[in-house]
Amino acid sequence: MISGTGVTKTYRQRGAMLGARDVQALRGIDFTVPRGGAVSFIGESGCGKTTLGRIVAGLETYDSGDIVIDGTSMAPLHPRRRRRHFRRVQLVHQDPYSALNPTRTVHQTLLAPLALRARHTGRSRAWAAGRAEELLALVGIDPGYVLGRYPHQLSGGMRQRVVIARALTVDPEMLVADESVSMIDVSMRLSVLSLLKDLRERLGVSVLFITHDIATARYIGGGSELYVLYRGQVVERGPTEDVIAGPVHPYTQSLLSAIPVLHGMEVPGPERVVPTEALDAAVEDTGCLFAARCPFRTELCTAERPELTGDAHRHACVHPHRRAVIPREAA
Ligand SMILES: Nc1ncnc2c1ncn2[C@@H]1O[C@H](COP(=O)(O)OP(=O)(O)OP(=O)(O)O)[C@@H](O)[C@H]1O
Repeated sequence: MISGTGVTKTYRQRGAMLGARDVQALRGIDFTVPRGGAVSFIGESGCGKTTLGRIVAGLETYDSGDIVIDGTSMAPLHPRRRRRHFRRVQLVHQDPYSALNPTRTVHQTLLAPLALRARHTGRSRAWAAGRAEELLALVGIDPGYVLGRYPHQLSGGMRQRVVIARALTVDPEMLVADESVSMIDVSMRLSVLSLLKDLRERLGVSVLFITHDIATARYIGGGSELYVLYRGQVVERGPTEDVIAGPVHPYTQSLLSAIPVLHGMEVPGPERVVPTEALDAAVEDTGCLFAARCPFRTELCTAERPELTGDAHRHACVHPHRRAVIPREAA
C-alpha cells in the first residue's frame, strides 16, 4: 500500500520584489492507494496533478508531510535510501515520443534495467533477455517484431506499450500514469487504459491515474477512488461511480457539467468555469479556494478554508449539496 499524508509543495519564484508569487502547488494532500487498487486524481491544468505524480514517483521533492511505501515512511530517510523504496513506484510517461531514447533499440531499452537487476539478484544475462521478451508479451506486443527496432520505427501505441514494459522491469508495486501530458489520440488512450486495467488484474500492480478528463476516471470505474484536485487541495474524494453520479462540491459539479456523456444534473449545478490566473491571484488565502468562482458562495465561504468531511464520499464545502447526475443513456 502506498499513502500520503499532508503532502505540501510550494514552488518558490524568483523576483518576489517584482510581484512574482510563490506557487502553492499542493496544500496538504492525503491519499491511499491499496495494493492492486486504482486511484484517479482529476483537475484542470495547474491544479498540481503532475507535481503530485512526480512526488509519488520520487522524482520531485516535497516540503512537508510524508509518503509511506509498504509501511516505510520516506520523510526520515536519507534521499539515497528513499530512492530504493521509490523504485517500487514507476511513472509511465504518456508522451511516447520523448519517453524513449531514440538511439536505443527496444532490446537495449529493456535490457539495461534488467541486466542491472540480474546482477543484483545473481541471475544470468540469459534470464534478463528472456524477461525482456516476457514483458513485451505481457503488454501485448510481439517481441520478435519490436526487439531490434528503434522507437521511430514503431507506432505510437507500440511505443507506449514499450514504455509500460520498461516500467515493469523493476516489478513495481504501483504505476503512475500521468495523462495530462498525453500526446496520444483517444483510441490509443483507451487501449492503454485497458492494458493498465489488465495489468492490475493479472499482476496486482496498483495504478495512480492523473488526468484532466473525467471520462478517463469513469472508464477506470469499478472499485477505484476518485480525488478531485483544485488549486492544490483535494476538494472531493470518494468511490469513482459515486462522485460522478452525485458530485457534492460545486467545482466537481462544474467539471461534470462539461461532459458530453452525461445529460445534466437533476438539480442544476454550476456551469463549467474556466480558470484564469488573474482570478486565482485575487482570491483570499483564508477562505475556500473556489469561493471566487462559486455561484453558491456566501460570507461563510470566505471566512475559513473548509476541510474534507464525510465518510467514504468526502467533500470540502460549507454548503454541500449533492446533485444527482443523469447519464445521457438514461435520460
Ligand atoms: N518547476 C516549477 N517551477 C515553478 N512552478 C511550477 C513548476 N512546476 C509546476 N509549477 C506550477 O505549479 C502549479 C501546479 O503545476 P502542475 O504541473 O503540477 O499542475 P497540473 O495540474 O499537472 O497541470 P497540467 O495539467 O497543465 O500539467 C502550476 O501553477 C504550475 O505553474
